[in-house]
Amino acid sequence: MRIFHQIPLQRPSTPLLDSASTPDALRALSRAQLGTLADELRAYLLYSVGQSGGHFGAGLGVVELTVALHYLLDTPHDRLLWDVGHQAYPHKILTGRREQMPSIRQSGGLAAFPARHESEYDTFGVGHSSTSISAGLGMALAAQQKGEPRRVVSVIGDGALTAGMAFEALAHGGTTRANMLVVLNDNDMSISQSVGGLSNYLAQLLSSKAYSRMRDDARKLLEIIPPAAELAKKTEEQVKSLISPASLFEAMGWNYIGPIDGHDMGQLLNAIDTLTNRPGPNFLHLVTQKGCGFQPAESNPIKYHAITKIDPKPAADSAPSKPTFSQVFGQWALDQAAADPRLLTITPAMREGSGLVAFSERYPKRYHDVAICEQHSVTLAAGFACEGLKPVLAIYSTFLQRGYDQLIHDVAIQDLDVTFAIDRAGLVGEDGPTHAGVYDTAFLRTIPGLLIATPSDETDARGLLNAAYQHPGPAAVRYPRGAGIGAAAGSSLDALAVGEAITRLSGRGVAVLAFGTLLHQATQLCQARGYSLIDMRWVKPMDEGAVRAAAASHDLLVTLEDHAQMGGAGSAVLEALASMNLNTPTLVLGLPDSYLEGGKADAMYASVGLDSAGISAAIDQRLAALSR
Ligand SMILES: Cc1ncc(C[n+]2csc(CCOP(=O)(O)OP(=O)(O)O)c2C)c(N)n1
Ligand SMILES: CC(=O)[C@@H](O)[C@H](O)COP(=O)(O)O
Ligand SMILES: [Mg+2]
Repeated sequence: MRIFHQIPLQRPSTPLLDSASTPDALRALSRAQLGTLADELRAYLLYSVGQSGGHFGAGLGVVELTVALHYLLDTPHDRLLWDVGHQAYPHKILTGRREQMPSIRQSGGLAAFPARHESEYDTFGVGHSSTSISAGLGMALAAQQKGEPRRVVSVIGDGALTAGMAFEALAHGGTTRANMLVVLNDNDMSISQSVGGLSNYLAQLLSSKAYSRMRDDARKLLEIIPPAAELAKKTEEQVKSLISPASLFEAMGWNYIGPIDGHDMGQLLNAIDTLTNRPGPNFLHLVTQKGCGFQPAESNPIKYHAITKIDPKPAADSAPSKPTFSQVFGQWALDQAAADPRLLTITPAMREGSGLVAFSERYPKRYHDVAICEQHSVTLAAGFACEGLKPVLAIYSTFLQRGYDQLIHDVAIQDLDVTFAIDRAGLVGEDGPTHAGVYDTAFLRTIPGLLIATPSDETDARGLLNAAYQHPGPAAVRYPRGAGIGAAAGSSLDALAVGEAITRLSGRGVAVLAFGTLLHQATQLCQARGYSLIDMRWVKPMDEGAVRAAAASHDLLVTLEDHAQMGGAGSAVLEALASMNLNTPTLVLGLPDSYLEGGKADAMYASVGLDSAGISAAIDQRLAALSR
C-alpha cells in the first residue's frame, strides 16, 4: 500500500481509476489490479477532500473494502449500505461521481452522505448512525418476500455498532433467514477513541489466540479460498475453525467470521465472496485503521475525522478567531463544575464537537462519554438526577431527536433536574438536512415543565446556561454551530431571569421578536427604520408580558428564529396572542417546510430569506399588504 505524507494539491495521475469509472468497468479488471486501483483511489480521495474539505479519516480506512465490495457485488442490484455515510467518499468516487467530488458538501454539489436522490448506488440515505443493519435487513427480507435473488451488505463501524438500534437489528436479523452480510469496520475509533464495553469486547476478539493464529497461519488459507459458491460452505467452515472464536454475534444467530485485515485485498475478496454467497445472516469482522495510507491521519485520527479544505495560500496573520458557542459552553461547564461538585457532564460520543475536551481532562470522574447512545444518555442523566447530582447533557439538536421518549418519560414527567446543552441548533451548514437542528423547539415546547432558552449571543448563552442549571427541573439551552457575534461570555455564574425577554431597541410600527442568534440579522434594519427589537431569550416560559406590550403598541409583530416555522417559537407567539385574545398582525419568519441541501449556513439562511435583506423584504411585503 502506498503511504502519503501530504495531501496532493494537484490532481494525481490515476490511469486505472480512470478506466474504472463505473462499478461495471471496475468489475472488468483483474483481481491482481485491485491493489493498484486502491492506491489510486486513495490518492484521488486525498486530492478531492483537500479541494472540498469534509469527512476524511473514515473514508481512507475503507478504500480496500469499497473496491472489494463493488468488485464482488452486482451493485446497484445488490444492495450496499454505509452506516453514518461519512466513509462513503470512495464509494461515491467509484460510482460515477468522481468529477463532482470537489463539490461535495457545497451548495449545488454532492451531498455529504449517501442520498437516494443522488445515485442509484446510494441505497439508503444516512447521516445519523446505526441504521444500516435495520435498513439492510428490511431490504433482505423484502427480497425474500418478493422472491428476488439479491445480496445485501451493510457496512457499520465499531462506533456506530455501539448504539442500541444496531443491536436491536442484530437481535432480530439473527433469528431470520435473511440473506445478508454485516461488515463490521473495526478501527477502534469513533470520532474520539472508542469507549465502553463493546469496544473492550471487540479488542478482546482481536487479541484472542484465534486472531494471532489467523495472522500466522490462516492468512495463507484465506488467500487460497476458492471463490466459487459451491465451495463456499466448505471453506467457510475451514476458515471458522481457524479464526473464529465463539462470539456474541454468533450467539445472536449470525455466522461470524473474523477478525481479518481490512486492508488486505486478497483476504477481503475471499471472505466477502464466501460470505455473500452463503445464505442467511453473516457477519464479517474487519480490522482497519482510520486514516489509513495518510500518515498524519493515522497518527491523529481525531484531528483528521473531518478537515477543512486546503487553502493553497493561507493568510499570513489571520485575526484571532472568536470562540464558538461550544467553547463557551465548555468553559461554562468547567467554571460551574469548580463551583458545584454535584455537576457532571455527559456526551453521546461528541466530546470534541461539544467543547468538552478540557472538561474530560480536568474532571475525568465527572465526565461520561456513553458512546453513540443518545437514548441512554438522556435516561442516564435522569438516574444521576434522582440521586441529587446535577447532570448536564451536551447533545447536538439533531441527535437529541433519538432521545425524545426518554426526555418525556424519564426526565420531564418526573421533573428531574437535567440541563440540556443543545448544540448545533439551527442550520449546521455542510452536513445538510440530516444534521439540521431545526425541529427541537417544536418537539421540546410541547413537553410540560421543560424550560427552553435561546441565547442571541455568547454573554446570554452563559447567563441562560446558568439559569437552566439553577432551575431545579429540566431545562434546555439551544445554541448554534460555530461562533456568534463575539460578545464576551465572561465568567459569571449569575443566572438571567427565567422567562424574561429584553428589549434591545425601542421603536414604533414594527416589533421584531427574535429567538436566538438571527436577532443580529434584524438589528441594522430595526435601527434604520426605528422598529422595536425584542430579544425573547426564552421560548418557554415565554414572556407573555413582553408579547402583550409589543402587540398593544405596534402595527406588526415579526417573529424570527433559526428553526422550522411550523411549531417553532413563532407558533408559540401566535398561541400566546390567541390566548390573550390579541389580534395584532404577526409575520412568522423561520425555516420553510422543506429539507435544505447542505452548503454554507449563511448562504442557506439567505436562500430562504433569513438574512438581513430577506427579513427586510418580508417585512416590507407584509406592511404593504396591511396597508392595502
Ligand atoms: C446518531 C448519531 N450520533 C452521533 C453521530 C456523530 N458521529 C458521526 S461519525 C461518528 C463516529 C462513528 O464511528 P464509527 O462508526 O466507528 O466510524 P469511523 O469514523 O470510526 O469509521 C459519530 C459519533 C451520528 N452521525 N449519528
Ligand atoms: C458524520 C457526523 O455526524 C459528524 O462527523 C458530524 O459531521 C460532525 O459535525 P460537526 O462538525 O458539527 O461536529
Ligand atoms: Mg470506528
